Amino acid sequence: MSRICILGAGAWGTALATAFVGQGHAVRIWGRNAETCDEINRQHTNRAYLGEAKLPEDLQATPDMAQAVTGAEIVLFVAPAQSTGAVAASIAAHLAADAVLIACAKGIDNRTGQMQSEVIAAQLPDHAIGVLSGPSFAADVVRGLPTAVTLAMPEQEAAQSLAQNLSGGAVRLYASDDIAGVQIGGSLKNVMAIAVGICRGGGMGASAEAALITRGYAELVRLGVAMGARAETLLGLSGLGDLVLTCSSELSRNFAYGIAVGRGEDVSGLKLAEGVHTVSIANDIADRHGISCPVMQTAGMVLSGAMSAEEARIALMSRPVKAEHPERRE
Ligand SMILES: NC(=O)c1ccc[n+]([C@@H]2O[C@H](COP(=O)([O-])OP(=O)(O)OC[C@H]3O[C@@H](n4cnc5c(N)ncnc54)[C@H](O)[C@@H]3O)[C@@H](O)[C@H]2O)c1
Ligand SMILES: O=P(O)(O)OC[C@H](O)CO
Repeated sequence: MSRICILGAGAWGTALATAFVGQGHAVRIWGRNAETCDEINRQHTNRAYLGEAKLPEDLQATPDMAQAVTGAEIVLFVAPAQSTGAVAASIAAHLAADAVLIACAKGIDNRTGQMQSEVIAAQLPDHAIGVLSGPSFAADVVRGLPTAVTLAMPEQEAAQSLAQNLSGGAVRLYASDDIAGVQIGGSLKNVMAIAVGICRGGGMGASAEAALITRGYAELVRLGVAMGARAETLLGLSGLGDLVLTCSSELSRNFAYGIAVGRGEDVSGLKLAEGVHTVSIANDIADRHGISCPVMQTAGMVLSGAMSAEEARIALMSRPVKAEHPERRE
């Protein structure tokens, strides 16, 4: 049994907390909204994020950061990716010296270009840091449906031991030592899901969606490898696995966001879609590495309003014809 603190009382933080309580861990959630914490403690629900799903009675939530973090052996960062740095800075005074920190948000910091583990390390440099990512909808996990994700730490043995500790019930963790690869896959698949959603919303057909997923995956691998990922990791749960899930289910907020954009609907009231916040920094990083990423670039232009979905379709379809795997011909 471990003492676990979850930072973020939204859909994913609450679902992970529910799974870990079910495994016998002592879990405390920190949420910035006192009313949400009160609802989790008293009514055992988090309706704004998880509807009527029933949460464990011994799951505790608090808006008091010191209370949530003090004494925790494992701390998971589950607030939106762009807020991870601020959350990390705010826990420093309360954190046990040997606490292990796990990044669970999927996104690249759009100010610095850092991955989530780097954002955390910049604030809390003396801690072991890992990453948890893979195909997993909070709505599935909170209902106890089978889910497999990847847990990466810089040392394989440490990853293995933590994956063992946090696996159980319907959640199965696979261990990896490719901490960069796991988070790059998780960040870029959100952008691809928006692109495929735009295609769905624009009524471009199932063949076009399959083509975009495949060519989007080729980009994800090209850019991911240039950024330090291992290609095999990008073929795993946190890469291809999560790309498939997020590009195919309307439960995905990124996919749903893309669909709304493709239909020309108002997106201002939609839920968190991390790809919206990662797309422009991901395109900047691709430019810096000299990596061609037409799907991601076109998605960025549609999201910024520089191009319509229809113009994006024309732009992608009129690119020069080329080899499908140019790198294999050399
Ligand atoms: N929902 C899922 O199925 C799922 C699955 C895997 C990974 N994730 C990832 O987990 C991260 C969180 O997603 P989520 O689904 O829980 O989002 P959410 O929108 O459901 O919840 C986000 C939570 O963070 C809080 N929050 C927002 N801004 C904050 C800030 N500046 N400081 C502190 N707290 C803040 C919100 O109040 C809310 O409690 C995302 O990066 C997402 O990609 C989500
Ligand atoms: O709802 P999304 O698009 O943020 O996707 C949730 C998870 O990342 C799926 O693995």
